[in-house]
Amino acid sequence: MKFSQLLYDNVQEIWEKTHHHPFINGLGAGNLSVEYFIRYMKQDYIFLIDYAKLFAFASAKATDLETMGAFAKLLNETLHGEMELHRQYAAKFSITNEQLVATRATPINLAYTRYMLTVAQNGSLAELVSALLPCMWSYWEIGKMLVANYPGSDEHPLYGEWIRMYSSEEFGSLATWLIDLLDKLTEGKPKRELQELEQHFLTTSRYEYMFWNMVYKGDDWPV
Ligand SMILES: Cc1ncc(CN)c(N)n1
Repeated sequence: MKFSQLLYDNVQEIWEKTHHHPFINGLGAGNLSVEYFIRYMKQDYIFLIDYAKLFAFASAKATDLETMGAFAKLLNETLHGEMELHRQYAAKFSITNEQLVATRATPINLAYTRYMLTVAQNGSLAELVSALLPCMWSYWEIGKMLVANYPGSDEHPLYGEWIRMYSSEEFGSLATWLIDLLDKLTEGKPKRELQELEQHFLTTSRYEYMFWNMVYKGDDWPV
């Protein structure tokens, strides 16, 4: 069995629960409160700043030019593709770029990004990829699930663009590239090392769920 399949099996329950979360269902049904979506978009924008840095770390840790370039491309895609989507949404709600970057991270957002940045700074490339893979892979699964289970959701006047981005072939091919890379990086690795990678993948899958739940509930600093 491929290592990525084992990772996928380990988190099935968490990802399934995510697919049934009211925030995700609201996106698919098109009846998600705009207030909740704005909250998500602002938190996600600052999340993506740190997420982009992970690709810079990965590029520096890569041992061949092709992998180095692929991570540099992902960094560029995040800054100018994914974050541009957020900037366009923000403009619709009259939120400026300055206001977007000035968003204060909630405890869960901060904990999630600090976790990944710590792994990025101190761990191997395989550790880094296993920590960040749920970000890409779980979003692609959500995008595909929404298109399959909510026909026409990708045409919704507000949420359609979000759904089109994350269900797209382009996004899927980036996720697939990362999955394949992790399978290559883990070939022949000892069990003890693989267990650490499993733990990273599980932890960030949990954080992904917590992020959706946080923006739905409006969890923030208590004081
Ligand atoms: C929290 C989160 N995780 C993942 C993604 C997809 N890059 C995202 N935009 N935001």
